[in-house]
Amino acid sequence: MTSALLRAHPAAHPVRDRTEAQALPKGETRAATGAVLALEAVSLGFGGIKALTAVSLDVKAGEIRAVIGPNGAGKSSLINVISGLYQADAGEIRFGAQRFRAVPPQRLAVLGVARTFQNLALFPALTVAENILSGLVFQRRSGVLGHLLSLPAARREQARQNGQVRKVAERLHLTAALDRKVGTLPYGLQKRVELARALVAEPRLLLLDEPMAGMTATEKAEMAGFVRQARDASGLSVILIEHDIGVVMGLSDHIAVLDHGVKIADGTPDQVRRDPEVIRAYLGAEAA
Ligand SMILES: Nc1ncnc2c1ncn2[C@@H]1O[C@H](COP(=O)(O)OP(=O)(O)OP(=O)(O)O)[C@@H](O)[C@H]1O
Repeated sequence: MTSALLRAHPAAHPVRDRTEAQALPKGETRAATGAVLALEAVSLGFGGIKALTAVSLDVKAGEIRAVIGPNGAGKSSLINVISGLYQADAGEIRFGAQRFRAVPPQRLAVLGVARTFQNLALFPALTVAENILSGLVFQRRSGVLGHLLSLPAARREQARQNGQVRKVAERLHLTAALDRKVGTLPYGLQKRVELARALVAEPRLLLLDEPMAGMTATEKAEMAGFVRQARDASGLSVILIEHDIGVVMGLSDHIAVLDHGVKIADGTPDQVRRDPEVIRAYLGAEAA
């Protein structure tokens, strides 16, 4: 990644982490800027390890925001704090006007947040359709009994949800695979099923933890296209963690850079790749 950064822009124009809150008129809060998500000085430690140190970050509606950084920089920790898997030691996470220190994971769907995982988290023995449908489980109103007895309300709900599954499968070119068991699919297609499961509930914020890891160049380009298309179609916001710098530069509106748990830069792709501290962070990582 370093060489890609250096090749692109050897000149240096720093983009320091001036938190946008400082630029706001007096008395105005981040929530008032219309940010879908705002992190305020979030810190997280594991024993002596500081995974995140006072990280602030805004994600606006319709924005694709990448978080990059060398191995161990704190990227997954950040997503895990946002999605409630980890609890911040300090700071605040806001979804619109709702504030949390510890995000309740069971409320994520209600907050309009969906995620994919660094390592696939699908049900390999279930079909593609069933896996995608599992992304709607939190929207289910009819009880198990209603479904077992095939009551009219449960049947209507089932039909509506099947329609949602077919719609997202079509958008992600998965229609032909709907009845196949996920475990029998090539890896790149499984990653796409995971994206479909995250999108089926039409989230406002999508957290993508290395969605293109292990993919071929063609699969990455397709995946990037699907993410962009989803954003364009519904105006959802995306936080993207991805190691492929070419993908990140091409897909993101803004990029935050973490190094040893500290946000060292934040700006457009052009600004970030010219930042000397970013280049230093990657050179240091490579030299280590
Ligand atoms: N559950 C945990 N227990 C202990 N330490 C952890 C845990 N999760 C993360 N860490 C530590 O926190 C730091 C940040 O890790 P994290 O996985 O967030 O980095 P990352 O940027 O996602 O790395 P990578 O690119 O390698 O996935 C690392 O030092 C890591 O070892």
